[in-house]
Amino acid sequence: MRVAFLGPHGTFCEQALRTLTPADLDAALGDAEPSEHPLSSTTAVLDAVRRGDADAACVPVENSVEGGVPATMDGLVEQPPLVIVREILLRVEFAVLVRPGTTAADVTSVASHPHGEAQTRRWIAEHLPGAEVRLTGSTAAAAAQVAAGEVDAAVCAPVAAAHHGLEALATGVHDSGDAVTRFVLVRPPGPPGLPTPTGDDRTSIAATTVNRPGALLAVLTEIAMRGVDLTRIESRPLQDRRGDYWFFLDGSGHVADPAMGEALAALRRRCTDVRFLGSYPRARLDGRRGDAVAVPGEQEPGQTLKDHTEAAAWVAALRDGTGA
Ligand SMILES: O=C(O)C(=O)C[C@]1(C(=O)O)C=C[C@@H](O)C=C1
Repeated sequence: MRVAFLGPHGTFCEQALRTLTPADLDAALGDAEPSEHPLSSTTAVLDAVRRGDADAACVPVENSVEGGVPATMDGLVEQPPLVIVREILLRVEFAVLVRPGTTAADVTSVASHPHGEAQTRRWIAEHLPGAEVRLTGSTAAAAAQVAAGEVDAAVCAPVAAAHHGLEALATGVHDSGDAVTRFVLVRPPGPPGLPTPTGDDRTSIAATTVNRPGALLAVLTEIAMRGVDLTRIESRPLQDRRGDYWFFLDGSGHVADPAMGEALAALRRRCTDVRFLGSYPRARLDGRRGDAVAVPGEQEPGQTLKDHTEAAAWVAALRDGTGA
């Protein structure tokens, strides 16, 4: 199995993929030792899977400082569908890499991925004032440009130094500590099926609604009334319908859970279009949950997984004539 990722070698995306154990990869892809394919953009990575040139892809989806990655979000709702089978949280800390012998005074240009630049903007202004900032397709692409002599410095992952023969002018570079980027592993729907529910899962959905007062509120109400904890909402414009939006919704739970299944069915009825983007185990960071947990004790009565399962079993029994 071939896994495409944002390259060249030395990106945070590659590091994220490498954090997965053979057991993780086997559970997500049905292959413990896939081969890796670095490609030059997130769009190229997702296209490779859709064309069948790769079997799966690892792409960045959001950063705790800079927010969503537009190319990934736009790419996820394209057709044919892809589903997320795993999420990965990776702490992001940058190094400023240069050709050996370069000093800060020699640096007149600095390159990085837009998200890398956004997370180190203040540092660059303070330590490399006057340097021209150039944006690249990935942080490792910036390192490759430094190696090729096209730019003086790259803001990238420290591991890119070894890949591109560079040295660090500075390490531990960031404007706000504790930045985390969330990556997802995607593949076409079909065998080997969805990841098995773990009891601590996340489901991603993209939905469009008619433009009517309360339309989005109705969508959120369908989710809220089933006790599903919404963990993210973000919108992106629909490129061919100006004024309409995709709403990207992440919620706690698996589509196999009755509450999430009911919420999805309701959205299917209410929305102009709904895309199921996947149900997958919630990632952990340093062994702990990497995002906010719903405030305990605030759940409406009758909304636990047990309540939903019992109610669904009761209706099933009514339907097959064994219950009353
Ligand atoms: O360019 C890389 O190294 C990536 O993996 C992409 C990416 C991103 O899209 O946010 C990943 C982590 C960092 O936040 C900076 C860039």
